[in-house]
Amino acid sequence: MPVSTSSVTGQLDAWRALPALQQPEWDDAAELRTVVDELAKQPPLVFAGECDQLKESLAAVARGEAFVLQGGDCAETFAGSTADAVRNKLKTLLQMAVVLTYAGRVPVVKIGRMAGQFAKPRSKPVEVRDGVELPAYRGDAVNGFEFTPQARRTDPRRLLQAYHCSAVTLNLCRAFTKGGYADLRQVHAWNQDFVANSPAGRRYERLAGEIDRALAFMKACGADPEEFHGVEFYSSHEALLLEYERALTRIDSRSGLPYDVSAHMVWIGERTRQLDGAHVEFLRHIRNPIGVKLGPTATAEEALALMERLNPEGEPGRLTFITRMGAGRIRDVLPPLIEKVRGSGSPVAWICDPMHGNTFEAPSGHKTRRFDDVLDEVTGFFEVHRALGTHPGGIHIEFTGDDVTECVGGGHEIVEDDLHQRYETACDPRLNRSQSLDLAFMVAELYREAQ
Ligand SMILES: O=C[C@H](O)[C@H](O)COP(=O)(O)O
Ligand SMILES: C=C(OP(=O)(O)O)C(=O)O
Repeated sequence: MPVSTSSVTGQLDAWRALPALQQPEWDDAAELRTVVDELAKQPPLVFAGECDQLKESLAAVARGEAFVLQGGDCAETFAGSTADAVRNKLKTLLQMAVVLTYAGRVPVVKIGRMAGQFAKPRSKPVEVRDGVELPAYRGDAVNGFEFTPQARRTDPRRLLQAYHCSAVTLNLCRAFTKGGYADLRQVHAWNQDFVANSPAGRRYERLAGEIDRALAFMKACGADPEEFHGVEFYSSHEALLLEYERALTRIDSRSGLPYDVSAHMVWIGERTRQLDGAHVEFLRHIRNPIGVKLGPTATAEEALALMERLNPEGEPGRLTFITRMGAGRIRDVLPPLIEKVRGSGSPVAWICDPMHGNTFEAPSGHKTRRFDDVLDEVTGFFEVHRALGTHPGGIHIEFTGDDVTECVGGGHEIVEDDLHQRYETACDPRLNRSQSLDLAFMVAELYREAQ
């Protein structure tokens, strides 16, 4: 029976009656209403059909027939929504994807933490520096990074700017991935460059050489499929600010169903995944593919309850669990979750976020992560899946295409004393370009071992 418009609207607004954690206290409620009304009139950033296409690809991941590479900044910034920054990120993502595709022998689903990752949940609502206390920075969609009372004021008009920066970024991504920049041979040439010209890359000469020979063979055969010249790219972000996500939810004219058109995929964070909370309630009514972060305290019962709530019909590709246990915990904590979830028979894709469980503060005060911990968590993720006979479905990372110094270690070693040199993140530390490529080659080797 078709669902009436008023009952869909009622469902989409039901979250308003529930506790919504991590929402900014907007200074100006009237202004917020004006902005939300304006957002509701804006064109969609993505189309429902594209979300369905991603859902199909994620269904393949859950079946063990594809692998996800999801990544981008911890916190995108308005100032960082430039052609250069977006291109560098995409370039790195594409380079990683080629290596993973070759090693895994399965399609790699490419999803950016891009074009919408402008809001951050925080551990504390305030930040104190030299005895001065100000509201915490919650992402450019909410307030400014600068440590001044003016910048830290919550400003609803920033939601509109987040929408426009998302549109600009997504437009660049669409152009770069369809307009020749993503040509497979070109991307491979960048990888050859990394292997030949960086000490970190030299260890991967063999794998790069194999890819080179595979491409030469295809060329000699005259094979030049369309897929070599462009890639499918999808956007994603944490659906944190419910007013923003609600304002960008539209009814798909084909099916009459609601889609959050702010991104192809949205996820619920570790801090907002309460079963009876507003985020779960809102996301259960939109038809996009959705993710849920699961940290080290998540229980198998919670995972099952989330599945029941968010995907009661067991729709393939609808639900992805993004685990972020920490390198020291993953081997103990993940197996019971996977076993119970598998036992339920409902399809789920498993992705490993090896960043968020491995953050620590360096003596200099910089938040950082060790490359070795990141790699160890991914290794543990593969080990657990191999032992259980399930599919390690992908990785979710915070990275940038620039040569920042935010995480320590990697082939081109960064030590704690280097962190101050280019520490540019607006929130958590990201892998730089070389560390990201390093990780891709290492994960490729893990993938091969797992097969
Ligand atoms: O990206 C994740 C969170 O927003 C981040 O880890 C919170 O950081 P905080 O502990 O500094 O608030
Ligand atoms: C906040 C994030 O992660 P988590 O919810 O896993 O802490 C994030 O991915 O930006």
